[in-house]
Amino acid sequence: MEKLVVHGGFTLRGAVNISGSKNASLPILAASLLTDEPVVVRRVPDVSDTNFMVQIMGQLGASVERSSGNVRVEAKNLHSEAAYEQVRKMRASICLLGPLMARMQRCVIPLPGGCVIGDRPVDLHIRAIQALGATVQIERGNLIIEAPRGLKGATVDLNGDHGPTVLGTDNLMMAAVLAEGTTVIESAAAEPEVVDLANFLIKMGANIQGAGTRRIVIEGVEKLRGCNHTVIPDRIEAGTFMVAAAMMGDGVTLRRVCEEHMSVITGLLRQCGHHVEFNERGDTVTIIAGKMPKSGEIKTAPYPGYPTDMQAQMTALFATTPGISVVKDTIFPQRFMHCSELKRMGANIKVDNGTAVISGVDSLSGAPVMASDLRASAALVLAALKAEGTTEIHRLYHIDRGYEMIDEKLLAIGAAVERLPDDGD
Ligand SMILES: CC(=O)N[C@H]1[C@@H](OP(=O)(O)OP(=O)(O)OC[C@H]2O[C@@H](n3ccc(=O)[nH]c3=O)[C@H](O)[C@@H]2O)O[C@H](CO)[C@@H](O)[C@@H]1O
Ligand SMILES: C=C(OP(=O)(O)O)C(=O)O
Repeated sequence: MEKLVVHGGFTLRGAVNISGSKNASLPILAASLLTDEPVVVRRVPDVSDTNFMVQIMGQLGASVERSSGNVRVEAKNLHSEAAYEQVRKMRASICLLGPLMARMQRCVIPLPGGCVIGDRPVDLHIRAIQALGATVQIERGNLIIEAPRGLKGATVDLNGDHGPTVLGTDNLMMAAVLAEGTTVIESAAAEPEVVDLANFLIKMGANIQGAGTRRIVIEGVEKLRGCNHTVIPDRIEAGTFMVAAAMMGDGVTLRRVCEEHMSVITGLLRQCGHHVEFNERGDTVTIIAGKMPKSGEIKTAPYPGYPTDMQAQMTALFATTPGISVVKDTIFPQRFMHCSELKRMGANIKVDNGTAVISGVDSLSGAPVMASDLRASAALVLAALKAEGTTEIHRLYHIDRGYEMIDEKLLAIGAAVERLPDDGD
């Protein structure tokens, strides 16, 4: 086990390269199982989630080679049963369901377990594959899904109680590309990661229209081919560094970003008094912390709304922004584990019914804190950069799920951070 020791109060300055998107890479890697021809996926971030995905794909029979950011997959012979030991480490392994069903007409996938960010059911994934003609049984914690006569296109509405589902849309799209006939996904998720997956599938020969809108139409094809693809920049990693810069930065430049994907985060930071400037191509951004930061209000929503994956980081920023800020998470109303740890550092936050009300304090103080999930740990790192004194963040493995070399990137822009063995945890 490791911990991150952060000595707070250092001004951040300099440049960071943003990695490829974790949440685009995971379904794209899964989708590379849809063909027996070689596929090369570039700029896959070296984080534990993508490493787990590579391991699971190997265990399913694919040959997977990883060298720096490139992953080469050749899935000539596959088997259809994923092992619990591998899958339990990563909830996103549910996105193997679509490709395995399309390729093998059968799959056995352990049901993903609970998650600290809230209840995460898979009823919409099940409803979608059933609509394409598969039967679904649950036995000994496994989803056993079969379609011996193949999958057939259908119209499926994926609207759930909390809006559209991202991986549910991905799964249905991946199942439908090789199904017989036309599939229409109503209330589809429109996140940039869904569009990136669709673009990848189109390169493989799939016939998909409407990705990025609420209605996706897929015409099934006989076979898909190999291709090369570079995943989009990680908008959540970029957003996290933008917030770090807004809290402590005097000119932090982020390279390899996509301006279009960042607009709601950029808009909010500007409203809160921070300076955010993109270059003409929209792939580099410079952030300078405002001298008179203002409080703000956010309500998470499906894309193009404010992302739930950037909620904890903005809560950390509001913790030391003068005035009262309000953060409501409509997608994961229980995703506020970071607040109790931020309070241990001196933040004034009240959480009730999916909403955090934050009264900005003058300063935070370093403390030993516990990471509870990926973005909660990012929030703790941000608060620690601002805090007086030293913060020790335990259970660093949460942050390593989704941030490539976060300690090295922070060091490069002037933060004082050390990754150390954690004997106490
Ligand atoms: C690997 C990946 O890309 N993860 C992202 C993906 O997760 P993921 O795709 O798992 O999240 P969903 O979009 O499915 O979840 C959205 C909402 O729908 C609910 N729901 C989902 C599926 C279902 O069958 N039934 C149901 O009720 C969820 O509990 C949640 O309240 O989108 C989330 C919402 O933007 C992000 O926080 C995650 O970072
Ligand atoms: C919650 C996240 O990931 P996952 O859906 O894989 O848990 C995330 O990326 O913030």
